[in-house]
Amino acid sequence: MRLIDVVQTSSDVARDRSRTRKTEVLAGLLATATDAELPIVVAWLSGEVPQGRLGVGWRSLSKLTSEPAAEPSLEVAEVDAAFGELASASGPGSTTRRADTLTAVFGAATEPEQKFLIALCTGELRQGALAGVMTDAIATVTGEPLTAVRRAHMLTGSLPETAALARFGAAALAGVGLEVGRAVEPMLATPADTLDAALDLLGPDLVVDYKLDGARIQVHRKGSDISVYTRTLRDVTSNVPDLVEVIAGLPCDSVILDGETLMLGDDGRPRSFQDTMSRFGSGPTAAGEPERLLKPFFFDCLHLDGVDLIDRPLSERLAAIDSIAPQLRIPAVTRPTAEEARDHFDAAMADGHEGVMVKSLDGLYVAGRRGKAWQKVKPTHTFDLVVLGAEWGSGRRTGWLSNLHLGARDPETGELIMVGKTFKGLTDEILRWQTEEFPKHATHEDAHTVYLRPQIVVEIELDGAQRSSRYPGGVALRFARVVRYRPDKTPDQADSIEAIRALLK
Ligand SMILES: Nc1ncnc2c1ncn2[C@@H]1O[C@H](COP(=O)(O)OP(=O)(O)OP(=O)(O)O)[C@@H](O)[C@H]1O
Repeated sequence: MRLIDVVQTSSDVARDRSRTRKTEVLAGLLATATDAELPIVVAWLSGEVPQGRLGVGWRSLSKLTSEPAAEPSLEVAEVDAAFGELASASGPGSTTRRADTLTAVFGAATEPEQKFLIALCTGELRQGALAGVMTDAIATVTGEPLTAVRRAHMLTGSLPETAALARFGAAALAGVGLEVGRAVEPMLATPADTLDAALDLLGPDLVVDYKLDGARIQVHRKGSDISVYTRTLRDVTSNVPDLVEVIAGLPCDSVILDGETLMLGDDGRPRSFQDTMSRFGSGPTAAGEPERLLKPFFFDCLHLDGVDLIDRPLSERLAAIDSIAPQLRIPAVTRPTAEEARDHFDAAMADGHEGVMVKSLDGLYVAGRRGKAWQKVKPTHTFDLVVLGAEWGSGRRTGWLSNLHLGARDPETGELIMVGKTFKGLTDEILRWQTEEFPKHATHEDAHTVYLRPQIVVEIELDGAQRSSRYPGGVALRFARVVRYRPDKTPDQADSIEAIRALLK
């Protein structure tokens, strides 16, 4: 397969607004890929390279001065081999070797091919939004059922691997199991309007957990091998030795636990979400900073000592936690009366948490999709939206990037539709951060506004929505204010325009 065919498909998919058309276009290309090309092409079209990191940034790319080739000639396999060299080059002379490899590939690329390769190398092509369309396309082109393809994707966390398995057929897809050490897409919840509504929907065999205001963690342990992943499946093990130590002390041989982690202040109340997230980025706590220690709380167990539990009911999965770490269970009440559930909710709020999660004890662990078995109950409704741009402030905010342009996800196409603006809720610290961070994500700017690639998710509180002829989705936010940034979320996990439209009713 030629690189130009991938480039053409990538731009067709980006341009087409219909999900069906996008799927057809992708499937059309995948059908012509050989077994070896398939995972590579799936990776590229999802904005990833199979090698993981190439260590090629804007700096090295901007030094390339090669004239584009007039005619396309590059083959997919050839470019993949060059990426392999870039990823593995190390030691003396590697800088020159890397530069030579880059120059050779870019020199042979036409202008659209060069643009595509730059976007791929810098991560600009990465768009989680495409994952749904890509699983559809893999199912279409291999003739395997969509549910089997999705399950394999959830368990492998990898679209290229899923594609390769699907090509081998049903047995290969079904043969994928949990693997301790390989992160699984986390299970998600559906928002409930009220606690009573959630209890009515799931009762009486349910558990009510605190919804802790921390960050999601998935912990894997096999013997003394321990890994800790975030909500987006980033491996942060080396930054959290405090968590690793707790896991190492558990009386078991192998386990996968799902939970939440946070820092607690002296008063036992949670410190801010930003504080917790900063630990994932900033590395191990220095000794003598006990207030920056992360505490884990677990609410699910996917595997224990050789037994996979994802297809077992929650009651059994909780029993598994209790058998090895009852002291680390998230505060919970099992089969409560309505009054006990209400008391638990009030206690969660009084302790400084977000609300509660109401879960069916019969529910299986269904990852990656928002299911009915987990209902989240919070006193205020918030939405996760994507920052599409920001306007330069005036008056006291002159020189700061302030008023945010907010987008909601179109579930059909994965694209983002602008639904409103806000400059409320922005502290000086956030303004400073925005002004420093946003230009790194900019696509272009005019006199008033810096426009961004859709990469940054922000949690917004609203009073409601109203019909609007000014905004492209026909709906606009009312009294939106910023709660916080959500570095643990990717744009494909943002709320949909349907969720905003539902507020009109
Ligand atoms: N007891 C709990 N059970 C499950 N998830 C919990 C619990 N306590 C806190 N959480 C957090 O809540 C999230 C589940 O809610 P949801 O599926 O709506 O994800 P979310 O969109 O990240 O939610 P939110 O924005 O409300 O944190 C989990 O990802 C986890 O980080």
